[in-house]
Amino acid sequence: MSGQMDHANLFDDARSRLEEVFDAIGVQGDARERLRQPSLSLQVSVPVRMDDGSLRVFPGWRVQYNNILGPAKGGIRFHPEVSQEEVTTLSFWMAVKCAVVDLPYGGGKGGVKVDPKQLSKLELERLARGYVRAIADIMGPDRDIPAPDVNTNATVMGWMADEFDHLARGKVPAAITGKPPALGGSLGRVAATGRGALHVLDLWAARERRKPEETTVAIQGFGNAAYHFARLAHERGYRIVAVSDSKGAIYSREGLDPDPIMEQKTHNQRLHDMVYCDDSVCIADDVEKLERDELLTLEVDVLALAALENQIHEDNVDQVKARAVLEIANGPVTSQADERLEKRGVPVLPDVLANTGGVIVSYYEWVQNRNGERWAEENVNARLAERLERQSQLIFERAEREEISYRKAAYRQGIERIAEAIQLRGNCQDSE
Ligand SMILES: NC(=O)C1=CN([C@@H]2O[C@H](COP(=O)(O)OP(=O)(O)OC[C@H]3O[C@@H](n4cnc5c(N)ncnc54)[C@H](O)[C@@H]3O)[C@@H](O)[C@H]2O)C=CC1
Ligand SMILES: O=C(O)CCC(=O)C(=O)O
Repeated sequence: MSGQMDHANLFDDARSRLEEVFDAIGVQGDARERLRQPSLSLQVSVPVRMDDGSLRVFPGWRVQYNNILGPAKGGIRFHPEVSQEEVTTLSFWMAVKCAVVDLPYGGGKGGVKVDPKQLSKLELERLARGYVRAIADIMGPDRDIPAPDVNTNATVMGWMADEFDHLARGKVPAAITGKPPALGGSLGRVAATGRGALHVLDLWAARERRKPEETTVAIQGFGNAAYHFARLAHERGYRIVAVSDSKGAIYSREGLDPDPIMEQKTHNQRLHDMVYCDDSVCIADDVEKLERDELLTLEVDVLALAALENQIHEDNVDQVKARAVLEIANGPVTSQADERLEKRGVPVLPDVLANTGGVIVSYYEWVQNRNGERWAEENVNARLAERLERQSQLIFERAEREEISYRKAAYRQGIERIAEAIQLRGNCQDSE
């Protein structure tokens, strides 16, 4: 296998990381078998009445990787390239990451194969509601709790939560997280993935005695996770020298201001078509346009990957000149590229730790909903910081002690927790 993988190889590639962990921490027998496969995989067809009266049917999936530590948890992706293989892989990563940061959840993920940019707002709402009707039998606060992912957001979660309430004939806010605060969403959830990634970067930088103001960062992607990371990192003093979207990238030696970029993005402006600096707006006064993937090869201190999986692969890994990689997206570096970076001594702060801010605050939303509470945003952010600090330090120390990469240390930490729970449930269980 070489170069950028299609989804056909994605799950095998993701799972290949498991075998090393099984051997290293001595996972045997039942636990090993159970962790190799998802526990439930549902394929659905979602019929949607379009505004012109025609009917379109969109394929979708919801996969539960395991429910060993708790109910399945993970986002829903709307994307034209979504496949069952991709959703399965993403659910596997959810299972690992929830265990890595000690959340009482298994892994879940959902997807609908659709280009949401081609739908009107009402068509999108009908699709969101139709998807919930299709998967409602396997959802619920103790079974499977969806949340936002690529091309879905709080508005979409609000429609989904409303649909689930209708089906349940009552209010079940803990069945979906990432909702708008007015519908029981947690304050701080929208920015949580970016905020969490910044905490992990900060904790690592402090260990390396690296100051934010001496650190340049290039960010692939400019969606929810990337923007909040960029905004908070800029506030903290990091120099954001480049960002990209699916059509192109921009670069500034001086550093970009993320807010005027986002303001123009919300008006559907592509990075290449924006106003960079005039009397009313200034992103930076030395902006250069780059080809989209040139960003991946810039000489920067940190390359933050916040778009999709498989972005750094066998064919481009040798052109990566960054001194460290921060995985905000799920699975942006293939396992072969990862090995090459490890050999070259380029540290990778792995997805299963670096992007857990989102699911951690989703967990806080679920706890608030179950207890009928509303926490102040500072409280949510403080708890997020505290959990990430504790779990990150365990991983950094383990990596140092066992002389392994941060990814291997994180996987060992997560899989150990799941394997212990499997063992403690006894030998005669035939279901989860
Ligand atoms: N939203 C969340 O809470 C969480 C998201 N993630 C992961 O973070 C990643 C991004 O998710 P979101 O920000 O939510 O999605 P989003 O839909 O808000 O943004 C995705 C961004 O990626 C850009 N993009 C797509 N292909 C690209 C390419 N080849 N080069 C450069 N940019 C490209 C798009 O233009 C868009 O700006 C995904 O891997 C997602 O699974 C992980 C944890 C939680
Ligand atoms: O907030 C959540 O439950 C899950 C977010 C997600 O999909 C992810 O971490 O990849």
